[in-house]
This record gives sequence, C-alpha cells and structure tokens, in this order.
Amino acid sequence: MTPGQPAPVPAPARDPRHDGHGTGHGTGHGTGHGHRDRSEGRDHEHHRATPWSEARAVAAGAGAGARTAAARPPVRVPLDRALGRTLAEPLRALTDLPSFDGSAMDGWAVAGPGPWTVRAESVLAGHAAAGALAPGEAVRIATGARVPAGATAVLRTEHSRTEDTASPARLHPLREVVAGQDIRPRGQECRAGDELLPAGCAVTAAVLGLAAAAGYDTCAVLPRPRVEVLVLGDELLSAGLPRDGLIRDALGPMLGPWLTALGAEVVGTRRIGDDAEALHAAVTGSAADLVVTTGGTAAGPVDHVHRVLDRAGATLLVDGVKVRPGHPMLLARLDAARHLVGLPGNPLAAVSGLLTLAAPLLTALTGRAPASPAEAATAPLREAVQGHPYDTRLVPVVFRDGGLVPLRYNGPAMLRGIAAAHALAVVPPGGAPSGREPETLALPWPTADRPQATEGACFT
Ligand SMILES: Nc1nc2c(c(=O)[nH]1)N[C@H]1C(S)=C(S)[C@@H](COP(=O)(O)OP(=O)(O)OC[C@H]3O[C@@H](n4cnc5c(N)ncnc54)[C@H](O)[C@@H]3O)O[C@H]1N2
Ligand code: MOO
Repeated sequence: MTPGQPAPVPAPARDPRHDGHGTGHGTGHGTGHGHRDRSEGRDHEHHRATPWSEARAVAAGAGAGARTAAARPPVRVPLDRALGRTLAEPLRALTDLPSFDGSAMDGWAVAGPGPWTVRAESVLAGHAAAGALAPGEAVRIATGARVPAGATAVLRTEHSRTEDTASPARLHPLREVVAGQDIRPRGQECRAGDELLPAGCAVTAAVLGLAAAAGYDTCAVLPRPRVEVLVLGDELLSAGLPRDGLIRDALGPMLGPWLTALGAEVVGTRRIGDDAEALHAAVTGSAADLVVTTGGTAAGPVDHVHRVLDRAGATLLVDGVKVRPGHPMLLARLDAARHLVGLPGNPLAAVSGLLTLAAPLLTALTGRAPASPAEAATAPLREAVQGHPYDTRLVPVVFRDGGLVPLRYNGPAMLRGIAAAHALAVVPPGGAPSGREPETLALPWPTADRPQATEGACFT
C-alpha cells in the first residue's frame, strides 16, 4: 500500500493488529476506527486520513502561510529574556574580538630574545596597560591583561626562571620562545561587523554568552507564536486522586510547558468541559495564533470539535492522520493567520498530535528552519517493532548501549513510556525489523540517562 491510496478499514475483531499499538499493554480502546456512529459523511473517515509525513508538511505550510499573513515585527529584548527565542537578525560583532592584544597566560610579556631585565611593575587584567617595552625588557603579566607595546611574546611562568640576586632581576627562558606565543591578537575571533550567527538561529545559553562578548545588551528576536490551550472533558479533575469515574487532567499540566519548549508563548490553558457553546465562544474569541484543543475529536456524543469548527466557518486542512496513536488529530484554519490543532484526548495520542501537527506548525510560525529527519539522532533498533498495517506508529524509545530500545508502556492512554523516553521512533506501516535505524522525533528538552536497572526492569 503506497501512501495516499485509500486504506481499507478492517473490522478490529477480524484484525486485532489494527489497534496499532502492538504490545497489547492496556491500549484502553479499540472499538472501531470508522466513526460509524457519526453522520454518513464521516463514514469513510480513514480513507480521508492524511499520511503522516504529508500531515507534517501541511502543518509546516500552514505555519509559514500564517506567519506571512500575520507579519508580526521582531521585538528587541534584554539578553536575560532572550533564551529560547529566535534571532530576527544576523548577530554581527559590535567589536573586534578580542578587542585588544592580550595575554593568554600568566607569566611575562617579553620584548625580543632573552634573557630580559624585569620591570618592577605588573600588568593585571582590566588595569592600565604597562608602558612600552624596549628590547631586552620583561614585565609580569596576568591572563587577559593587555600586552604592552613592544612585547613580542608571552613567556609562561612555568617556562621561566628569575634571577633575583641581580638588580634589576633577570628573567631566563627555560625553552625556546617563538614570536607571538601566548598573545591573543586583537580580532583573532572576529572583526567588528563580522556575522557571528545568521538570523533564524535559536538563542541558546552559548548564544547569549557570544552576544554579550560581542557587545550586545539586547537582541532582536522573532515574536513567539501565541498559543491558547483548551482542555475539553467533563470527566477531568485538576487535583487529588481519581474517583467515581473521574480522572486527573494530564494534558493541562503537560501541554503548556511542552508548547513553551517548542517556542510558543502560552497565553493560557483553560478547562472548557464538554460544552459546545463554550467551546465555540472560546475558539472564535481567542486572540491566539494557534488554539490547541484536547479531546472531543472522535465520534462520541460529546465530541464537539468538528461541529464547532463547521459552525465557526473553519477550513479543515487535516482531518485524521494515518498515525497510531492519535489518528483522530486534526488541523483547521480559523482565518489567514490563525489555526487550531485538535489533539485527541488519550494522553499519548495527544503527544502524537502535538509532535505531528503542532510542532511543525509552530516551527514555521516561529520562523525557524525545520529540523531535517537526517539530523535527528538514531541508532539500530535492538528489537523488531510491530507496525500498524497501514499507519505510521510513533513509539517511545530510549538510546541504550548504541541501540534504540522501544519502551513498553506505549498504549494511547499511557504516559509512562514517553515520560521515560529519549525520543519517539517513527515506525513505518508494516513495522521495523531489529537493526533498522528508524527516523526519530527529538523531545524538546535534554534527556539524561537513567540508571539501567530501573529502566530495564520497568520499561522495556
Ligand atoms: N467510535 C470511535 N471511538 C473512538 C475512536 C474512533 O475512531 N471511533 N477513536 C479512538 C481514539 S484512537 C482516540 S485517541 C480517542 C480520541 O478521543 P477524543 O479526542 O474524542 O477524546 P475524548 O473522547 O474526549 O477522550 C478520550 C480519552 O482520553 C481521556 N482524556 C481526555 N482528556 C484528557 C485529559 N486532559 N487528561 C487525561 N485524559 C484525558 C478521556 O477520559 C478518554 O478516556 O477516541 C477513541 N474513540
Ligand atoms: O489510539 Mo488513539 O490513536 O489513542 O489516537
């Protein structure tokens, strides 16, 4: 079956693999995928579902279009508020770096060949420069101090011997002295005006250091896309233990920080309940560039998202994706500059929607270059991973001993696997054999290796 061809919709009872989650660890659903209890128009939903890679491309295109339509100007922020933002302009050096000829070592600035007569003074970093040295003279110098005019080299303390009995003291080299040694010449790293980084780079801690060194107090960054999260569902509790069929809202606490890590400014996370009127008002009244809803995407009696989008005059760009978990995810254009991503309510399905639709859309909206799949870390699979017959699977994995180990708790309602994961492996329809190096999706935070004993026992 090639992508784009209509996929048959086998009845789950006849094809148990169609739950698509492979391991059978409590997938918590599997009651059919054809949305047969919807109106006739949705009977063949799976035929309309977009292949996974195409869905990501559509989302990226939507983000790029919205960015052009919104045309929001760059903002200038102090360096201590720029972390995680995107450079709106190339970072050009405002000064030569180093800005003066300085000593790279603690020792002696010397002029000409030794031995040298030692001047009584010392030159320290940040202090006045010593007067010019005449050939045959030396002066004590600290790392980072300006070398005096006339100096031809710096001699490290440990490569020198001083003869204090002489007056003035005499300095002898303990090894050959090469002209220019241990002097950091002005402009060695860059000249004023040189482009240090192009526009579009993410501002990392290292970029902040470079910008400060190059003379910046503020920097111009792209505006962050504003995102509002609407959490649907009457069954959700914000605190305490699950009780009486009610469960804790796992998505409200997770999505805001995750979207922030993807470069968004999260303007709010609101609980809406299963109330179509409230949802319609929230969607049409939102000033956000991207509205993210959770739940209500499928075929249940209170799954309002499609109806509300119809009523709001939105255009569905993606209505279902050939991916497990998360296939009911959707992407709609609310107007030229605003979009809505509908994430399924099952928590790992919501993560799948977040990475499939919201992440590429936000990357394009932010103005960053999309990460190429070839750049994402991968490794040979340590074991075969069962595939869905027609859909892509996203499976939480850890990197271990040079291989990729799929994690076990990967059911659509489970977060235990993804919480321990280093990445998500993209498993093509039909599965991936042991040894295959699959495409992976990186998680937008550092992942530390955990003690193997715990991981091995509990997660794989
Ligand atoms: N007849 C069909 N039923 C279902 C289908 C289908 O194709 N036909 N697809 C299933 C799949 S797959 C998924 S995924 C879900 C998607 O459902 P919705 O997006 O409509 O989400 P809900 O029904 O509201 O919730 C599903 C599930 O997730 C729990 N949930 C919801 N929100 C949260 C939250 N914030 N934190 C934690 N858990 C949440 C909710 O209680 C349900 O258990 O539909 C299947 N059904
Ligand atoms: O399995 Mo659903 O795929 O939870 O999207």
